[in-house]
Amino acid sequence: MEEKKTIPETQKEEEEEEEDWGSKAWKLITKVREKAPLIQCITNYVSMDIMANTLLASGASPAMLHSINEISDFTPHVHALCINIGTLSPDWLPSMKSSATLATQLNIPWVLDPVAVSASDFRLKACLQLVGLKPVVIRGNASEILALSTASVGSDKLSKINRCGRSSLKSLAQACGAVVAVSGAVDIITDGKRVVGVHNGVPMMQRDYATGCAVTALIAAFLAADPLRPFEATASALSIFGVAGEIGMDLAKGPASLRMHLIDSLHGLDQKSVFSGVNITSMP
Ligand SMILES: Nc1ncnc2c1ncn2[C@@H]1O[C@H](COP(=O)(O)OP(=O)(O)O)[C@@H](O)[C@H]1O
Ligand SMILES: Cc1ncsc1CCOP(=O)(O)O
Ligand SMILES: [Mg+2]
Repeated sequence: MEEKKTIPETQKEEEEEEEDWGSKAWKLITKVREKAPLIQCITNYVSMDIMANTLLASGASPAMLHSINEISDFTPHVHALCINIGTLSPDWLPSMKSSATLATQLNIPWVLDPVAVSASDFRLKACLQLVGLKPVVIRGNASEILALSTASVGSDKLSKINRCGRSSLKSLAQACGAVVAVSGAVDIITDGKRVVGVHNGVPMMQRDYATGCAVTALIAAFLAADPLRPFEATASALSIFGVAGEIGMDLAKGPASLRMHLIDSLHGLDQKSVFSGVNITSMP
């Protein structure tokens, strides 16, 4: 007869928590599909199409609306807001600030994508002003989050060996009062206390422009579904997007067809694929 092994309590709890992410993510995507939240995106010219299609495929309702003349009428009615500085210009910045200010005042969750934040002084200053307007989530790639960390927390305060490591990420999240997500082969998400890694997605997603922008918009949709749990919403959105990328990759021939199949997979995602695909682990 096989010997029965006993699992220590703490390990059991960790395993249960990790197992539970599949149902958390499924509940959130189901809620997005049921609620069809209205997501305002003030974004760049490159990402508008994939962002709108990603939102629509997830069940959300996208609105790419950025004129300063419309912000005060429109932003109060949205369920979440996504601000992306990819093709920032002086005439769009006031709209971003005005929309972010209104969202924060009205408790509408909003997410910031600091695209190429270190490309210019103008962009960095604008981004820091937007961070000051209290995004609920900041999602960028490693170089963008490192640049923000250095500018917000101060390079002297960051460990030289661990400049974009977990402790500096936690410091950034605490300094900004936001959930911070760094995307990559493994996405790292922290709320300043907890840290999780999302092990989904495929490397080909990096060969497509604006996949990062698209997943930031999906985070906004998940925030709309569960505004009180931004950490869970962010990790789940990144994981669901990654699972859609994995399924899409099985049918894709390259970056262009991956784009199409990822969106199709997101649209058709079922409970079985979510439960078996979501791979989120706690990190020390
Ligand atoms: N090497 C990789 N393996 C798996 N998924 C990846 C990889 N690189 C990026 N991704 C995924 O691609 C999406 C965009 O991330 P990233 O390329 O880091 O953003 P950005 O486009 O803003 O630079 C995220 O969902 C991320 O998880
Ligand atoms: C190429 C480019 N130029 C300005 S914004 C943009 C898209 C960036 O998209 P992502 O950050 O998702 O790769
Ligand atoms: Mg990006």
